[in-house]
Amino acid sequence: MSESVRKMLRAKLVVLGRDNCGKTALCVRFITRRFIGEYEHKREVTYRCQKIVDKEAIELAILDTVNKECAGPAASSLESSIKWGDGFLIMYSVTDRSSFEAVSRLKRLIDHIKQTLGIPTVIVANKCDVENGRVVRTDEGQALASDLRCSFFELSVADDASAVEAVFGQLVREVRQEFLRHLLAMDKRSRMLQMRHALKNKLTRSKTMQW
Ligand SMILES: Nc1nc2c(ncn2[C@@H]2O[C@H](COP(=O)(O)OP(=O)(O)OP(=O)(O)O)[C@@H](O)[C@H]2O)c(=O)[nH]1
Repeated sequence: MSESVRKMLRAKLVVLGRDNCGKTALCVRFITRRFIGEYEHKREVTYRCQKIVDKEAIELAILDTVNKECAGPAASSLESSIKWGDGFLIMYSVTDRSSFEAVSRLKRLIDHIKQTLGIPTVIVANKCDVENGRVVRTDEGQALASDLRCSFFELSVADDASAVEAVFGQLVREVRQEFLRHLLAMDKRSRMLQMRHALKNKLTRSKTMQW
């Protein structure tokens, strides 16, 4: 199997966001379909699983990060997590405005580190079941996602397993599209190089014949 086909069958996803917004709950919900209220871990974990998205199997490595600010000693670890990922899920909680404010910082950092726009990124607003505690409106989330050109989902990991499936499904789809775009661009580039080479050969030959 060629390396490019192998790459199509895998995706490395990174879950980012401020602490307590529900990153681990989201990953565990997606992998096990269960909602587990409390988690002990305060360190990064990479989950591996196989899923079917749009009738095609995909091997996923999902990095559940712990909150790292964009500056300070943890920044280099955040940078290497971002370099590693093919697709990103930036999460905030509708009950915590500072987690919402962190979203654009994280997206800017992804764009900066990846040195390109259009990196597959999905923004997820969590905890919409906590109606009395809401401090971020749905339309604020939608507007931010549209500014940042990202897909947007508002959900409750606690209440809705199928919404969590939809989030990961969308991200996998975007990663696949991006990979195909990259392959096409490489193909076009290699065809152009071949043409340039052929043209150069032809010119050299015709010059030799003139002599
Ligand atoms: N009401 C409600 N609580 C949630 C939801 N999702 C997660 N929680 C709770 O929010 C808290 C934090 O969830 P975690 O999944 O540990 O959040 P995290 O972002 O991984 O947190 P860090 O490990 O600190 O980065 C836990 O008490 C969860 O039970 C949700 O959809 N609704």
